[in-house]
Amino acid sequence: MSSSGVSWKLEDHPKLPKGKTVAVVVLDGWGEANPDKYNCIHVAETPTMDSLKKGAPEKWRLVKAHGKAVGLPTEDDMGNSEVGHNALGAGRIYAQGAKLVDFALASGKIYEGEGFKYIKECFDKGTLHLIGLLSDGGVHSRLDQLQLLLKGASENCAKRIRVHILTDGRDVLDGTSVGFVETLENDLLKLQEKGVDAQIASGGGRMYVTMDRYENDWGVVKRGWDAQVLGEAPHKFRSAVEAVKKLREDPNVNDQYLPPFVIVDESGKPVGPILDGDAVVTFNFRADRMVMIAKALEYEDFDKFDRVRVPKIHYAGMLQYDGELKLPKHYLVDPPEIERTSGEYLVHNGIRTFACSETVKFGHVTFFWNGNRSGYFDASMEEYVEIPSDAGITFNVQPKMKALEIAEKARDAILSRKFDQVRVNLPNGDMVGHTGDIEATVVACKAADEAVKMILDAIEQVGGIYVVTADHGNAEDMVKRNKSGQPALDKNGNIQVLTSHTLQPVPIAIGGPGLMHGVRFRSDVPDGGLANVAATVMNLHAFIAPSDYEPTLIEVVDN
Ligand SMILES: O=C(O)[C@@H](CO)OP(=O)(O)O
Ligand SMILES: [Mn+2]
Ligand SMILES: [Mn+2]
Repeated sequence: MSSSGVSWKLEDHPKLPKGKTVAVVVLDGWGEANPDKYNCIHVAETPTMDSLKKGAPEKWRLVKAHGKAVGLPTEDDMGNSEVGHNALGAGRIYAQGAKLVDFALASGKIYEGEGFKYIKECFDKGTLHLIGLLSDGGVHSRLDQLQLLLKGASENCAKRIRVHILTDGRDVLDGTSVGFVETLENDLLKLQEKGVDAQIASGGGRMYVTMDRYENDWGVVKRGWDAQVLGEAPHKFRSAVEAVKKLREDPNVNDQYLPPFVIVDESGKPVGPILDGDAVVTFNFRADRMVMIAKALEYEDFDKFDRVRVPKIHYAGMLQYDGELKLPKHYLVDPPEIERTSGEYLVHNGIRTFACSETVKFGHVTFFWNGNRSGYFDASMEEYVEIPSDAGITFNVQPKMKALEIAEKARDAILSRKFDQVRVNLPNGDMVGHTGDIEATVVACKAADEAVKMILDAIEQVGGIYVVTADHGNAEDMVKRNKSGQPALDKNGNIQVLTSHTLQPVPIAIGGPGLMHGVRFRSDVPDGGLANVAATVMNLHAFIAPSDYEPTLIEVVDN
């Protein structure tokens, strides 16, 4: 037992040998779907992934990556990187933010918690500001949760409420922002009828305003700060519906990239800057794209951009977004307590780990993998390398992204023999898939496949083992479909491009010269999901996973 009371020592696997280098490759947004022209993985040349598939069923299979298998409320919830990497790294299924917030709202417990009491202290004299993603995507936030929170806050005596919206188009179809804003305005109108002064105060597209992640581009957060806090933006409108409709008329603008706007009153004054004495809640439950704004709202010492004016506020996150940084200090709902992750166990058992991706996915293979925890478990055993992503572009312009650079770093780490586990995330299928640019996504998938090849070649050279898998679907289906699986046409008879993730399962493949003869996928875990991968990887490092981990996907047969 260690001082934390956890017994970190893993039992040795009775059959598998120690000392093999294991490459763990996560293809972001790479699901398995029917081969048709909207399946960019099928259309792309992907000889490496195709050859791995030939190993089915013993060396290649599918695993679940959406819904309950990754701790989401329902089977209609698509997978995403946070829940996917959490499951991959933690080896167990945790009720995730979406579900925890649902519980807290349904039971009313959210209003009894410390976080809500803290913001409530401002309701008498100040304004309650709600900042977050406005859609029913369920990846970062959900409209129905915002609606319940608005109702609950007003019942708890919030007299003045301002909502700062971020339009989506990434977890939901592009163009749906208009409908979501109409719905919200309608709700706010009803609150106004009850005597609550409630309005939308500002807005902007999620990828251009506020929701950057992993410090890729602070300019994004600054644009949000200017609109939300200072009440300053290049575009001013009297209503948010008008704002979104008008700004979308520019052919270069979509929901994800809507420019920032503020709502002004008849005299041209912004209706809802954030002022001293106000309360602020960021209502997204998902962490990665809230950490930067949380820092801007909470940190006294802050030098990422000039905040100009720093209001004295009571700020709470929907959840605490970073357990290690305790950020933010106040939050409405306790986050899932993801402990004893595979990364922490393996480090305690002498496994030297290298992890790498480019900025936009760097936290996925580190922060999410380690249970929403930043930093190293043991800096002497781990090395995390971040390759700077291109900033300020949409990735259909550079669909190869940094796949090659990531693969080169992984290759060098493998060949150096300084690491037992070399883990990467290859972002292409996902990041380019989200742009809805089908041609570019095909290029992206090819680039990811080439990166996989480079890593497998290095594993070949050192006699190692590889595990290649993905965190959820995206690039394998780029069109909205009707119930029978055919492309759903809009009223003009056009297909609707799907920018979001999917409900598809993802592949997992094992192999390499170090994989002992007789190791194969078991046939008795047909419903296996991403959470079963951690025990599998522990086995490949010649350990048995803790008994509360989801079962391993592999067995060793004597032949
Ligand atoms: O970009 C993101 O924030 C999400 C989609 O909302 O994608 P991923 O889960 O793959 O990071
Ligand atoms: Mn992902
Ligand atoms: Mn994604």
